[in-house]
Amino acid sequence: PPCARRSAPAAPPPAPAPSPGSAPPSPPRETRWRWLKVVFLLSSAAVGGLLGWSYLSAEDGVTEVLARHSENLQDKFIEIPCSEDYDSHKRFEGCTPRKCGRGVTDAVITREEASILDLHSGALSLGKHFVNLYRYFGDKIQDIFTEEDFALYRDVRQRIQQRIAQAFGISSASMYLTKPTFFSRINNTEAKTTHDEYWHPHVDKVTYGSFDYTSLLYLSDYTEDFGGGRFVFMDAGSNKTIEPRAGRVSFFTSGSENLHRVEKVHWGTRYAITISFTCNPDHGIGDPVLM
Ligand SMILES: O=C(O)CCC(=O)C(=O)O
Ligand SMILES: [Fe+2]
Repeated sequence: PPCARRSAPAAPPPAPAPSPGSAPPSPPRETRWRWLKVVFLLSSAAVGGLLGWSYLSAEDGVTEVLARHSENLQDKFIEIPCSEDYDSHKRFEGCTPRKCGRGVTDAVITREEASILDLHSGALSLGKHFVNLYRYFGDKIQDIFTEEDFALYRDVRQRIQQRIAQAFGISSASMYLTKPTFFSRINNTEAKTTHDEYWHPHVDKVTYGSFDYTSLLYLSDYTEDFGGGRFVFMDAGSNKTIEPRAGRVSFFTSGSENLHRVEKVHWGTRYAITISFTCNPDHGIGDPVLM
């Protein structure tokens, strides 16, 4: 008939009776069942894997990512109530935290600046994870760092200090750089001293005493340069992670409102600089200088 639809599916031709010696035209029942079994097993494995993975990631509480390594964060700040840790120390009004919290920014230090500083931390290899520039290099420090490097370090430190002052509503001039301020290099070799055991939960003010504001400048990228090694704020009932990214600055008040740890690094090398500030001028230190 002229109106017959051309696209009408053709009826399957009647299956020819299998003749001996010729291949069967459609898979026998057996084969189809085998395929169904394979599909079933694969999907059960996938579901099982997903369940296991979600169990493992929920193992230490609900985890929220504050900063992903793949994103370029302008500014992020989260205010949290201050702990009482500051009450047991001498107060410096206009500096000692009254407003507490944590912030992350990729807009203060460029990746290029981070990579210049990273070159130097690469030179700091002696099987120690935390490196004190002065103690480590002594007079040799001039062979490794140029005056421009120190100028860059000072500039970076100053910009971070200003960002912290702005975030917490204090004057940048009331804060002082304090010890320890250090390069850290973390890989998966064994810790040699308890000082190297970066993965323990801790409070910086308790661990380091003079800290009021802690900042971390990351020099390498999570998942590109190393695996594991995320920074974790351990809040009651939930963890908040920061994924390191070259040039990323994370900063927070150093009291127990910001209990934290660093995940173990599984592969690669993680470089960071810890730059810490105190409100107590007696605990202040100068910027590194070339003499
Ligand atoms: O490297 C980090 O992300 C944090 C290190 C740390 O917690 C510290 O230096 O106190
Ligand atoms: Fe810390």
